[in-house]
Amino acid sequence: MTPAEIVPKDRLIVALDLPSVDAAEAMIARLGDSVSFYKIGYRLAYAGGLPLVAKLADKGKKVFLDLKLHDIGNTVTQGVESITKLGATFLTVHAYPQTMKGAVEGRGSSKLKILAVTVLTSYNEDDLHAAGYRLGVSELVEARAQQAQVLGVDGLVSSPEEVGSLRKIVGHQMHLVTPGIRPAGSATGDQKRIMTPGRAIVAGADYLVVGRPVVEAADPKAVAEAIQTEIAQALG
Ligand SMILES: O=c1ccn([C@@H]2O[C@H](COP(=O)(O)O)[C@@H](O)[C@H]2O)c(=O)[nH]1
Repeated sequence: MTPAEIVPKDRLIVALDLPSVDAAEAMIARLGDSVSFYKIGYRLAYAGGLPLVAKLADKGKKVFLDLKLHDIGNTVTQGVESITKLGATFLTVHAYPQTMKGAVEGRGSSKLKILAVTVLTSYNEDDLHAAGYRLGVSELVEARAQQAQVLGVDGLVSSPEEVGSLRKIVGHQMHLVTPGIRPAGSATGDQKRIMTPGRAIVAGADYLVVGRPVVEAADPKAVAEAIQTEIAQALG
């Protein structure tokens, strides 16, 4: 399936950033048929959430395993080889050349897609400089995207602010996945490079990752469905 063929509903990835498997399962039940794609990150994975990958896949849902791996190449390759057996659709690694190369080797010909995290959406220029980088956000995102493409990585994680320039660099061969999504009026939290769902889709994002605005809402299903409506409208 090309990115253009993804239906609006499947473009929303809900981040299950919840404290326990019970809390995650309760949220999945509340969201019901409205959400088809979930993200499991540190909080849930380290609270025993990895078996949820297979459980969700059995229910016909897709899972984005957001483990943001980064280690020596051999360790990344071996870790990714193990992860291919879990049944996830996407796995994140940090966009360092050795790490991306190791991850692509580890996923081999499996169905797992590797996404490289370019620059975290909670970082702005000052944060990058404080971390010792001499490139600005857009330069570093673009440099990492070029390296990822050469190394055979399947997709990129960036803020929606960069997807326009990324699309020009990587075309439609790579999935562009954007956290830092905030429906109008919702709290920014620690995110610094943000956009509304509609603007992110118009900018060229394939998938939108949304956590707190959905899982901390009084009515998560209503918020998820409103985001999907905004996505559909933006796609025209
Ligand atoms: O650059 C990145 C990479 C990953 N994330 C993850 O996405 C969600 C966003 O959650 P919100 O509650 O909608 O802010 C979260 O799990 C992050 O770990 C990101 O935000 N930025």
